[in-house]
Amino acid sequence: MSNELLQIKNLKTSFRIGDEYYAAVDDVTLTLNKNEVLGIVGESGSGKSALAFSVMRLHNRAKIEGEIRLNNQDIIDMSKTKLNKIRGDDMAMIFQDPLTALNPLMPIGRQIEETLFLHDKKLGQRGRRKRTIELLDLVGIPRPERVYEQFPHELSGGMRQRIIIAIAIANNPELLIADEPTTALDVTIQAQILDLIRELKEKIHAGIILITHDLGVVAEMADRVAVMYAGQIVEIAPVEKLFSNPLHPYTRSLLNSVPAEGQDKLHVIQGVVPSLKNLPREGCRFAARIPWIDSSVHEKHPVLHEAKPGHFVRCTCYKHFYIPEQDKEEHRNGVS
Ligand SMILES: Nc1ncnc2c1ncn2[C@@H]1O[C@H](COP(=O)(O)OP(=O)(O)OP(=O)(O)O)[C@@H](O)[C@H]1O
Repeated sequence: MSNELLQIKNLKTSFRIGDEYYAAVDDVTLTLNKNEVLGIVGESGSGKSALAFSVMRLHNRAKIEGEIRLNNQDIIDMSKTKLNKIRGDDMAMIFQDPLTALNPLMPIGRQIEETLFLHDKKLGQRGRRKRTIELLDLVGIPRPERVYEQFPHELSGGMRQRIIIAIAIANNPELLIADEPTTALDVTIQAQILDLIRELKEKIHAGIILITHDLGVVAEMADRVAVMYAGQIVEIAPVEKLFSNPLHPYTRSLLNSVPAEGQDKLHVIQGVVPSLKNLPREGCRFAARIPWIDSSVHEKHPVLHEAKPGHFVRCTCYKHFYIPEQDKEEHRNGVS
């Protein structure tokens, strides 16, 4: 039996700006295995959330092309009714901001019970309450009976995020997508929530996509990592390979404290991901940010190559990447 839970092939998600569609996710192909944590990293605007929302089919007006299959079921052409059933049942998402994701006027217990009811009509009221208390307990809520009666505003940010996680895992989804699950929280609470997600992986055996800016989080949590730049995956590899031997210039700039082989100075690459309308669509999308690299070393139509077993990188420019002497000098002088 295949271990693959999610298959994404040549995914293109485009948004309409004026009269034209612009792809925020452009030709993304990846798989997620059962019980695997795939980290997705990249700067703001690289398309991470657009990718996650495509998998959940949460975009209102985007054009989605390509293939997304969850347990071999086609998500892109799925009817709304079927989608509503598998969202929550088979796949669920933990959002960035726990306050906006909860109903401020409904007690916590009822919010969890509603999710249970939507997906299992046979479970009676008593069963739902019992399961809700179990879930609150599972996500580390102290005195769950009390919290069951409380409203979101009565809880701290960390506790609210635990409630969101309880709702997401209520029906034992096989796929859990966590989109910057700790961004809105302070550092100590962040660590607790990440510990919780890690524990849950063992307990519920879900495949998890973890979207984050934070490479430290990925290093700790992920089995594999996909690095996104300008709507595309530029590198994907098992976590230890990505950190010990990053290939793509963008990955190396993200990790910027990791010098390339044979180089002993650190480097910070300047600039930002261009806006959606202004994304480069031809050739290597990262070329403009490494202008000192000879343009002839970029592929005309870069694709992901398997550089080492299980380690894929887009565009062969990584073979020619180096850090200019002048930048090393600047770094030495404390200018970045
Ligand atoms: N509904 C939309 N309509 C138009 N453009 C959009 C829409 N949603 C996202 N975009 C654009 O698509 C690009 C990718 O956005 P996305 O939110 O996926 O990036 P991200 O990597 O998740 O960033 P962040 O880390 O800030 O959440 C950005 O340029 C963004 O402005």
